[in-house]
Amino acid sequence: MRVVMLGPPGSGKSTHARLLAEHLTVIHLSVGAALRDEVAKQSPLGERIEATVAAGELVDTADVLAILETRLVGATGSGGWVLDGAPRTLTQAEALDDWLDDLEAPVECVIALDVPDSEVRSRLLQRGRADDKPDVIAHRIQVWQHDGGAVLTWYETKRRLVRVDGVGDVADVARRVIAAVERF
Ligand SMILES: Nc1ncnc2c1ncn2[C@@H]1O[C@H](COP(=O)(O)OP(=O)(O)O)[C@@H](O)[C@H]1O
Repeated sequence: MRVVMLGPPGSGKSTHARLLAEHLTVIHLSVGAALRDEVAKQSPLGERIEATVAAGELVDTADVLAILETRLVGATGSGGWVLDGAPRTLTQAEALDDWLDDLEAPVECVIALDVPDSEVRSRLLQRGRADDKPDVIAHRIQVWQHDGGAVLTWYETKRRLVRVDGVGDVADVARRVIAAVERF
């Protein structure tokens, strides 16, 4: 099974991608975590993207695809994946789909977690990651509002999108996500 988890920052994408991957016994791939690992390692890519990630700006699509390449190919060969953090723009969605079509491993299902802005803002402030500062949070939400809609429409048109209410206990939302994937 190959699933993409979408939603605004703070909607619980990584948490629910991890839980869904455990349920499906497939690999969880988090683009944000992979980018932060590169920054922590101070790799050439990490050094290049550090300021971008800290400011809540989008990293170049080429860098995102480069970071995903070996991971996605490996996970596809081992039975599937749940991906969170990408695609974030229509350009990324088109590039990712082209690339997965070449691997004959297209995205099968896309979960969009619906969480209102006021709720994601307060969750991120509580989480307190390095990029969870009020101005950076506001910017990340704006970036999602600007680019996220086109990604949702892209998958809606392809009839792969399922919307899930992301408000509530983690266990309740996880059950909704699993039910949505199983119904799909
Ligand atoms: N697909 C992507 N394209 C470009 N930049 C990305 C992508 N995924 C993550 N990033 C970078 O990593 C940061 C953190 O992403 P993530 O861990 O998914 O958290 P959140 O969804 O809360 O913003 C983003 O603000 C951005 O700088």
